[in-house]
Amino acid sequence: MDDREALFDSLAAHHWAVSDTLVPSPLYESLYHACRQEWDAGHFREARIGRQHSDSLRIEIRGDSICWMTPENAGMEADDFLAWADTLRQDLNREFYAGLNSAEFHFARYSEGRGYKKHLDQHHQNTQRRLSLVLYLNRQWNDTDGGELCLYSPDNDAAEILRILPKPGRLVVFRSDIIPHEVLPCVQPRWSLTGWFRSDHVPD
Ligand SMILES: O=C(O)CCC(=O)C(=O)O
Ligand SMILES: [Fe+2]
Repeated sequence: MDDREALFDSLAAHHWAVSDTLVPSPLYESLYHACRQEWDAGHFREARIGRQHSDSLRIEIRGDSICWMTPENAGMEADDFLAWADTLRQDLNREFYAGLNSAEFHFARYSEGRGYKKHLDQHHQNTQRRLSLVLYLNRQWNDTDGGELCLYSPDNDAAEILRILPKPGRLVVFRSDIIPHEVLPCVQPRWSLTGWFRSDHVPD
């Protein structure tokens, strides 16, 4: 079975999947450099929770700083990644008839001691986010560095089903609407690229 089929099988069976081999190392390594460049240029902002008018800064709930990938800051690395992600999106559509028609991504950095409390990525008022993707950009990560992503059962959000270390180049994909998840506090800065495949309404 190839890596992509393994990902689809896990998504079909569990609504989540983890792969250490799907994203080629030159791609995630160059994304790490792009991410560091954005950080050094001061382009990250403390992330907020909620949507639009009710957005608020609550670092005890959500502790990361983020930088959206936009056409302005999209260098070659971002272009390569977006092309790679688009192929994955189309394959997912073929496999699951998922109607995923757009994508959005941001770099994220959690400082030491920060995490993100248990949540769902799909907001009640806004159901366009269908699949969550997280690609870890850390150069190296030890078992004692914390910062694990914990996934909880869709049927019981007190039941932990998986704890994932943010190892270099590891990709995690899960259903945005039903998989509660949490980022445990990390002991060194934690870098990632996070995004969503969406089903946006297309006017007739
Ligand atoms: O970085 C992670 O492991 C997950 C981040 C997350 O849950 C989010 O940004 O919504
Ligand atoms: Fe999330």
